[in-house]
Amino acid sequence: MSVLAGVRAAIIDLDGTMLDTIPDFHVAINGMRAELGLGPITQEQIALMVGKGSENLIRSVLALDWDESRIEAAFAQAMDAYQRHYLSINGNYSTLFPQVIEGLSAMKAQGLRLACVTNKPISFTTPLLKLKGLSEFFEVVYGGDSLPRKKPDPLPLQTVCADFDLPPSQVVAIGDSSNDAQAARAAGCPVLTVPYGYNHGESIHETDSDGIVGTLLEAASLIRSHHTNS
Ligand SMILES: O=C(O)COP(=O)(O)O
Ligand SMILES: [Mg+2]
Repeated sequence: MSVLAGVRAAIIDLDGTMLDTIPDFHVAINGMRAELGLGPITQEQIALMVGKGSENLIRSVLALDWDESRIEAAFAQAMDAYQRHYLSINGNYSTLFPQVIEGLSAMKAQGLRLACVTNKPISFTTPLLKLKGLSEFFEVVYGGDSLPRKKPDPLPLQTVCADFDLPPSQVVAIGDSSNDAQAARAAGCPVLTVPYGYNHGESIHETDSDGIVGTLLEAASLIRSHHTNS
C-alpha cells in the first residue's frame, strides 16, 4: 500500500471511529422527540442517520413522522431541544472503541501529527474529547460548524493540511463512513476506514478506501510498516 509511504500526519474522525456515540444520540434525540410529542426511536434507526451533522440528523429524525412543511415549522424548536438534551448528557452514555487510546499513542510515538475532524458541532466535540481523555492527542480539532463546509466537502481536510504545512499525500484520513472517504479523495489524502462505525447502512466494503483497519492500533501499525523516512 504505497500510498501510505511518507505519511506524516493523520486526520481522525470522531463518531463511529473513536467513540461509539449512538447511545448519547439516542438519549438526546428521544428527549427532543418527547418534547415535540413524538414517540421514541431505536439506536439502530439512529445509526443509519448519523454522520452528516446535526441539521441533517434532526431533519431525518423528524421525517420519520412529519412531512416537509411540518418539519420546517418546528425545526428551530427541535434543534434547540436536541442541543439542550445533548449537551446535558454529552459523553455519559458513549464509550471508546477498542484500542483507540493505544492507536493514538502509537501514532504519536511514531511522530505523526494528529488532527480530529468531525461533523459533530464543535460545542459538543470539545467537551466530549476532554471527558474521554482524547484532547491531548490532537493539535487541531474542527467540528462540523467550524468551517464554511463540512465533510464530504474536502475543506476541513484541506485546512488541516494547510495548518500542518503538509501536502495532502502526506496526510492520511481515518474514518468510518463514505463522508470521510469522499472528503479524503476530493482533498487528495490517502484514506483508511474502520468497519465498526456508522456508514449510513452500507457495508464499509462499498466505500472507496486504501485499506480497512480493524482498530486505530492496526492503522498505526500499517502506517509504520509503510513509512519510508523520506
Ligand atoms: O455528528 C455527526 O454527524 C457525525 O460526525 P463524525 O464526522 O464524527 O462521524
Ligand atoms: Mg464518523
